[in-house]
Amino acid sequence: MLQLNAVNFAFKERRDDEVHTERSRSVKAKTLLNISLQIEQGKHVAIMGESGCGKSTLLNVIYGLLQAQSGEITWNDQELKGADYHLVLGHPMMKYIPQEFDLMPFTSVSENIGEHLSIQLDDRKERIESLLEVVEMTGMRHRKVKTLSGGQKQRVAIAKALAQKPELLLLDEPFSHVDNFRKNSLRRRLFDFLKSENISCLIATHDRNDVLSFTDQTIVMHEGNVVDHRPTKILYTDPKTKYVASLFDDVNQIPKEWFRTDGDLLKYPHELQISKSGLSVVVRQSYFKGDHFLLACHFQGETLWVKSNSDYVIGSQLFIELNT
Ligand SMILES: Nc1ncnc2c1ncn2[C@@H]1O[C@H](COP(=O)(O)OP(=O)(O)OP(=O)(O)O)[C@@H](O)[C@H]1O
Repeated sequence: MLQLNAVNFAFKERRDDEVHTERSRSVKAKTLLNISLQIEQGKHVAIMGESGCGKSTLLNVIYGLLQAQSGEITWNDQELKGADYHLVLGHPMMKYIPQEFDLMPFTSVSENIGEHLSIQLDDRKERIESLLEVVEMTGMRHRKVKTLSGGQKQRVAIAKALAQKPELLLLDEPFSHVDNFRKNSLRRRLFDFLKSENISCLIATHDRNDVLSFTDQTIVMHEGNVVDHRPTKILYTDPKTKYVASLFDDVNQIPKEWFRTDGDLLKYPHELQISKSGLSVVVRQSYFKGDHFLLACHFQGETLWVKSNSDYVIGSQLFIELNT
């Protein structure tokens, strides 16, 4: 089990390429604020949050690339000391695939995957082959890494990280370079593989498709804080704030008076429907989404996002009710 107790981290220096306001300065002064969390063996946990909220920094601190200023990180009750205590960064039971992955450009895909596997290992070849299958690169095993595309390199980096059977895998936007054509099957193969090997996984992502189908829990970060940490299905279906809901989809903030409900509501577009009665709205825009249309509707100066099976011309008047 991975455990963080009141971990704090602040960058000592600001990045030169950033424009700094008073607010961003004060946030920067404490990039990770009192982070406490637990991840059990074999669980897959997403870290979500707006850009700059501290997702990558948290992964870097857990992996030991950055030294927390205070707090404690343990793995199965053993303390994981940070960057200040290691000559070689990282921990043997953990692998990290950062956004900029680190591969040997002039050697083959197979050699990269097996880089840290002993030549004497009995099942070395089989292990490399099975990982080539996980990342769908069996046909490219002999290709030099420098000749690969960004997405292909990302897949090699994933296979390389898995080669030594880590107990914990840290992933930072792992499919950002992978094309949609392959992304879904790669996700399925990777997370199935991790479950079958009981490997815990912490994945920083902006993509709800990584989160909804493949993670047991989701951590939401905002300005260096963990603001929510619940089972993914519960967090998605019952978001506590607009910020959390917005990480998954467009969201409607509905005052209790509109549908005479007990309290104000947060509803995704599919939780509203076109009806014969209800709120009288005017269609301002219709966006084709493949299997449905997303309507931007106007009601009392607010925009309501509604999922619709049919397209409507701009200016159409409709009635909207809750899809219960
Ligand atoms: N090396 C650094 N030096 C100084 N500040 C940094 C450094 N790296 C990141 N930061 C700042 O720390 C904050 C958190 O950055 P981090 O990369 O963890 O965010 P993130 O949530 O992973 O963002 P994204 O989703 O865009 O990858 C940001 O304000 C960022 O500008």
